[in-house]
Amino acid sequence: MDTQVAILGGGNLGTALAKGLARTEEASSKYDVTITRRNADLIRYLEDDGITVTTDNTAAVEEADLVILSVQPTQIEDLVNDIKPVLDPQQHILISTMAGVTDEDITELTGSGFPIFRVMPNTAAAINQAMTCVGKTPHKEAEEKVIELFESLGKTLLINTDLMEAATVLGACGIAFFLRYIRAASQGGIEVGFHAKEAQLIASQTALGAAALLLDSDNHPEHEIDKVTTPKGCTIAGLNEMEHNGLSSALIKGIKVSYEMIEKIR
Ligand SMILES: NC(=O)C1=CN([C@@H]2O[C@H](COP(=O)(O)OP(=O)(O)OC[C@H]3O[C@@H](n4cnc5c(N)ncnc54)[C@H](OP(=O)(O)O)[C@@H]3O)[C@@H](O)[C@H]2O)C=CC1
Ligand SMILES: O=C(O)[C@@H]1CCC=N1
Repeated sequence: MDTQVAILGGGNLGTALAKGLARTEEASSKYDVTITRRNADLIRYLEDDGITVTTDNTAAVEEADLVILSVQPTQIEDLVNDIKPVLDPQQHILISTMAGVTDEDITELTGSGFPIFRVMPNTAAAINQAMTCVGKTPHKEAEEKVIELFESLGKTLLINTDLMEAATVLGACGIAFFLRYIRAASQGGIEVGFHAKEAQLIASQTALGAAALLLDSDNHPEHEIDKVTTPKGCTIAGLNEMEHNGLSSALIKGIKVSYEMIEKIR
């Protein structure tokens, strides 16, 4: 029988997870996905992909093996109060995507005895290109199931839970950070002669290529950069101008501020 997955909180991330699970044949034949939100009509379109859409959290949880909690951190208390009567530690593996919400925070609401996993995926799950960090727990059998699910949505890395906030910033917020780079590069491309669409295509595919060079080889970025910077050429001139204006520093500082913000989310 298929593994029953309930995604509670069908917002930006919840729908990305559902879409990714429906998208690959392997995952869609293994997982039976139900997704909930109060305004369920906004995500009815997911039914076309074979996903069950409902407002009924308790019905979704009653059927589920894996329960993914994907509401905003301030919404978790109401959600758990709703599903608590049907939560069963013998049946359910709880998986939280919530930034800044600890296992202890969740246990306080659910009561003890549940395998609870903190995971940090990103919105690229929608196209099975997510990076998902999974927090280690002592629940090894359940951990395999959690990793298997997120492997079907992209790459996974098992980490100590004290790195969850760092994973949030680097991996989950990281999607926005890289997209802003692509937008800026596109704008630069327009200034030097391309139409917006052409500039975006060139910037996006180039970003993908740069990332793939590293993922393929495990090389340090600077190793690949050295291959592009022809002596006295235009690449090194551009790179150094970007650095004079604080490119690396801006990224590092942004990541640190983002990290400090997580503590204040709840
Ligand atoms: N967006 C991202 O890239 C990432 C987000 N996260 C984390 O995932 C969580 C979700 O983020 P995101 O998707 O951006 O947030 P959204 O606000 O887009 O999604 C939350 C969804 O939860 C629904 N919801 C709220 N209360 C309930 C309830 N009681 N029952 C059912 N559904 C409910 C809301 O819909 P409605 O009002 O209709 O009920 C809303 O669609 C957050 O905790 C965030 O920290 C983690 C990694 C990446
Ligand atoms: O911005 C946020 O708080 C959430 C967590 C990671 C991505 N989005």
